[in-house]
Amino acid sequence: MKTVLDVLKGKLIVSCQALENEPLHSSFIMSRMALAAAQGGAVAIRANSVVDIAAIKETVSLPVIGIIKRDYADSEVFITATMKEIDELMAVEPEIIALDATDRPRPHGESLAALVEQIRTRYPSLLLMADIATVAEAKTAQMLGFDCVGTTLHGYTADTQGRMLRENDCGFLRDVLATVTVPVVAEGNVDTPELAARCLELGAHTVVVGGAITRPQQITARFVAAIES
Ligand SMILES: CC(=O)N[C@H](C=O)[C@@H](O)[C@H](O)[C@H](O)COP(=O)(O)O
Repeated sequence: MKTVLDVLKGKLIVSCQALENEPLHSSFIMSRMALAAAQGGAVAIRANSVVDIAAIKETVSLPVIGIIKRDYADSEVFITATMKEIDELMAVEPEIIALDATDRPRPHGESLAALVEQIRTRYPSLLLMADIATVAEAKTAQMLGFDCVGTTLHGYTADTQGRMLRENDCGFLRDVLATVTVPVVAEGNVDTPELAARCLELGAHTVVVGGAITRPQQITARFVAAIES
């Protein structure tokens, strides 16, 4: 039988997310974005929050990588930071849950290893994706038993601030691919079809594209920048 990870191999995942401060913030709109993605050939959706995932699952029959973004006062970790978010997400049964697997201090001083152990005990068959920013974090995630690692947070931590996946012909992605044996998800600033294809050609298992498809404010700004440069 094909597993969810098999279904994703060599294919496109579309991230449908709009936070409270974004113009398209609406579960209904995210569900229609997911429908558009499905019609365009995406094989899975990445989505934030229980309400968005519920609306998306009512609208399309694609697997979902679920996350909850929530800020904590004592930590910079905000993507599915604690067991609370995992428990909340399980109400809508995402096929995969992604969580921050960077080496930054987590809320309440919890360790990533302890969190993963708790998740595995409570939800033994859940697939876990590690959102990482560095090669060392990818290695640790594999050691902790994550089912796949994503380059999601490369460029978004103090250590990697401003780095882009496309740099050096995807040098960071190539380093991660050379280091781990679990499937690698190329995610974060994949902003052209050519770059998405390149990530897969280099050996990424699958590729997640968000803003370049589902954040029209970003798309508009790129046109404006090109016109005005
Ligand atoms: C850093 C962070 O918060 N990334 C989030 C993770 O879920 C999303 O806001 C991104 O849209 C997603 O990773 C896809 O990336 P891009 O939108 O660049 O294609």
